[in-house]
Amino acid sequence: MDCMSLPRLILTLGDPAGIGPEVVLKALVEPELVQICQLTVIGSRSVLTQTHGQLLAKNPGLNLADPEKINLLEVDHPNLEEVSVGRGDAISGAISFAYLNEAIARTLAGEFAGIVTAPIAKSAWQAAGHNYPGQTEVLASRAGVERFGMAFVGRSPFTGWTLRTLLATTHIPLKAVPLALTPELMDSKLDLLLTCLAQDFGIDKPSVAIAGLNPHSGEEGKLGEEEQNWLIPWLEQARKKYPQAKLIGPIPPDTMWVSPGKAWLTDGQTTVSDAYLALYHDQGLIPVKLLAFDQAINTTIGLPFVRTSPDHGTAFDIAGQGIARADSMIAAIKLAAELVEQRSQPSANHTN
Ligand SMILES: NC(=O)c1ccc[n+]([C@@H]2O[C@H](COP(=O)([O-])OP(=O)(O)OC[C@H]3O[C@@H](n4cnc5c(N)ncnc54)[C@H](O)[C@@H]3O)[C@@H](O)[C@H]2O)c1
Ligand SMILES: N[C@H](C(=O)O)[C@H](O)COP(=O)(O)O
Repeated sequence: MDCMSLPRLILTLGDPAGIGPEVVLKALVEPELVQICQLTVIGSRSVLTQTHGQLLAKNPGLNLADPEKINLLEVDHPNLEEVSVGRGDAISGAISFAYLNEAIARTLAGEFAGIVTAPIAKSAWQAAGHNYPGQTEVLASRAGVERFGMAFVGRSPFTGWTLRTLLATTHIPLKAVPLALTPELMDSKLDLLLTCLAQDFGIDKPSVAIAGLNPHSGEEGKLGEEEQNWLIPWLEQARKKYPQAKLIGPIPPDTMWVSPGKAWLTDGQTTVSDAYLALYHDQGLIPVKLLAFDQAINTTIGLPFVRTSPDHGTAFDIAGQGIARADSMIAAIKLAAELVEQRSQPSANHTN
């Protein structure tokens, strides 16, 4: 394929005090990337140069991209020199917010088909006065969409099986979860998930496993009432509304992850679903990160453009040491390129 027709992606550096610049420098030496996308980094060359020097001083021989040769859109910031590696604060938060902001503006203007984001720290954003719970919510707000979802996708390096998990609720306190969960919200998330499975993965007739909220899915109302009060009735309606999908649930939230765990780790016989709908952040992300921390990709669904991100955070505890793994960042770039390609083609049936 002519390289000018490859998907155009923009890659943010994330929080300059975290491992974002390091995983970007490590990812950019992955030879396959130039064959699948046209990548532009957005951030500060001085951050990349400083990270490059610091990492090589500690780890001579580390394979890193040359900061001077990286295709970069410079975002200037007056406080760049005050960034302290390993400490996220108002300065690093303001800078990472500026990177994302510019990436979104250029993508909405049509310069790029997708955004890949390195991690930011929500607390640093708050310190800088940007009161968003995460990048997902900024992307949705700037794109003007009310219906969006946080989905995690990972392909097992052991079996090749793909785990897809959508979170019904995301960055809210645990005590707010039961109040936020409603049949309307579930309708919206399921609809988004089915659209994503068809559009992005070519799965038109998916099976979807849906978790319960309470231990043992409420044990017939003895351990919680949400399942009986609305989740089971909603599922019955959803089965009529989406006859093309096999909707399984509500599944007790602990055992829901046994089959995906087996499918991830061994090729043995197990019945799995095309996607898993978890009701809250850690119900979905504990199994995802336990199984797939270095492989999983966070993707925002429902946006008018592709967005992916590694599944890890800023890891301030290891920033500047040279030990951060770039596998999830590489996977995020590859998935973004695949999704851009997939969305430009007619849907095809897909076998997981
Ligand atoms: N997409 C994102 O922007 C994103 C995602 C998750 C967390 N965060 C943010 O990151 C900050 C830190 O979050 P956290 O500590 O819960 O999670 P984290 O993922 O940053 O770190 C968890 C643990 O995993 C290790 N780790 C993380 N990434 C690694 C990598 N690539 N290679 C090797 N080890 C790695 C860290 O050293 C740490 O021990 C928080 O502010 C959180 O909100 C951002
Ligand atoms: N909830 C995600 C996770 O735990 O990996 C992550 O924090 C998402 O962050 P963004 O919305 O900033 O991508």
